[in-house]
Amino acid sequence: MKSIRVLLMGCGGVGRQLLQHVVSCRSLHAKQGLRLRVVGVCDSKSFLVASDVSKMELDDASLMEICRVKSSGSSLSTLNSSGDSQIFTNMESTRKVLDTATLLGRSTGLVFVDCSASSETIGVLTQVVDLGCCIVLANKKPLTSSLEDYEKLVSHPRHIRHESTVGAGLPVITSLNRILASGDPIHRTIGSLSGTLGYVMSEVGDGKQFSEVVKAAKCLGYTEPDPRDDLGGMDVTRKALILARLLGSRINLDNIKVESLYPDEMGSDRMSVEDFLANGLPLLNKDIETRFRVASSNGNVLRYVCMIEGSSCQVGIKELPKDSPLGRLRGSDNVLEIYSRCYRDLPLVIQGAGAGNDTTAAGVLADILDLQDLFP
Ligand SMILES: NC(=O)C1=CN([C@@H]2O[C@H](COP(=O)(O)OP(=O)(O)OC[C@H]3O[C@@H](n4cnc5c(N)ncnc54)[C@H](OP(=O)(O)O)[C@@H]3O)[C@@H](O)[C@H]2O)C=CC1
Ligand SMILES: N[C@@H](CC=O)C(=O)O
Repeated sequence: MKSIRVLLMGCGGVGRQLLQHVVSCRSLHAKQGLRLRVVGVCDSKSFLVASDVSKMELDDASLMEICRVKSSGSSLSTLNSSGDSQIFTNMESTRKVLDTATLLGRSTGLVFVDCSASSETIGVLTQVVDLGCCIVLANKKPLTSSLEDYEKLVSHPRHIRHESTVGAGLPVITSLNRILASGDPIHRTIGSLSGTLGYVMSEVGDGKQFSEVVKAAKCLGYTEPDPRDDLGGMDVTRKALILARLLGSRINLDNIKVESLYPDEMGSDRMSVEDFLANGLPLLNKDIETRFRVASSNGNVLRYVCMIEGSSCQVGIKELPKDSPLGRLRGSDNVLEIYSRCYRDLPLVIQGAGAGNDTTAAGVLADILDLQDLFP
């Protein structure tokens, strides 16, 4: 039986769903001669780790207990160390994470899975790639910080997978990599890559109230932990940057102009998430609904579009015909059209659910399994 050891950073909506998929796929993986061994799990302040990571793993009962504790809103640190596992907090937890990478990276192998929404994981990830570890990311921040960090993270292409950073479980990154690897130059990609904004735009277009639709998107697990990351366009901009860098552009976030659906006065430096949801959002209803009415009176809809062509990368709201491919999008669906030499006039089109914990975690799990040939 091949063992793939996993260390999970982040056990929010996506991370917990991943743990549940790992447990529920046990017999499927066993038939494939595989076992995923989760040796440790981190949240923002703590690290729960198997006592002897080279021989032990967190058992399924512990993984389910982690999910229960985290979905109740508590910290991992409320779990007690036992004979089988230990809990570390704050600085000690980072040290223990790196010790685990050092011990397993070049022996049994270890996959670091980043399901956080934090930039704080970048320091650890850039170190563990040099310790022989693989990385799988749902978190977009590590790939959208400095070019130096980006180059470091992708320096061992066979050791990194990040399908869920763009389009959740959709095969966007895989498709682009396959086209590029075959020497087929990609000239242009255009799409709608925010599940949240897609959902908001189609629901508001159907007459629902903007503020209520945003809250529903949060409950459905489509938004970032702070929905302003979606509404301000920053989440789509990160996806655009990941695609642009993959296609060879050496640009940064500040090279991409972003259009926001909320004003600076409602920024995260001025209002908490709770305050924004309760008091900021409703103030935006009137303006946004007027914008939608104007588009509708022209027979059009509004969509948040991402376009990459050569070295130019743009994101923003566009008024589009209702019956265009982007105009027909419903709910949290994403769509990406890829134009290359082989797909010159009729693009390769990838479409489907582009957000949600289940599909995202499934994408992360598929990425982990895709690394199996690197494990003894
Ligand atoms: N939901 C979706 O549809 C999709 C999400 N993604 C990405 O998946 C990621 C996770 O999203 P989601 O699960 O909704 O986010 P949540 O906010 O639900 O969970 C984030 C988790 O990360 C933990 N965390 C925060 N900082 C750190 C850190 N420094 N080290 C380790 N863990 C940390 C948090 O800990 P604590 O509980 O202590 O706060 C929490 O457990 C995001 O990057 C998102 O962009 C990607 C594609 C689709
Ligand atoms: N918040 C994101 C989740 C996936 O990346 C979105 O709405 O698309």
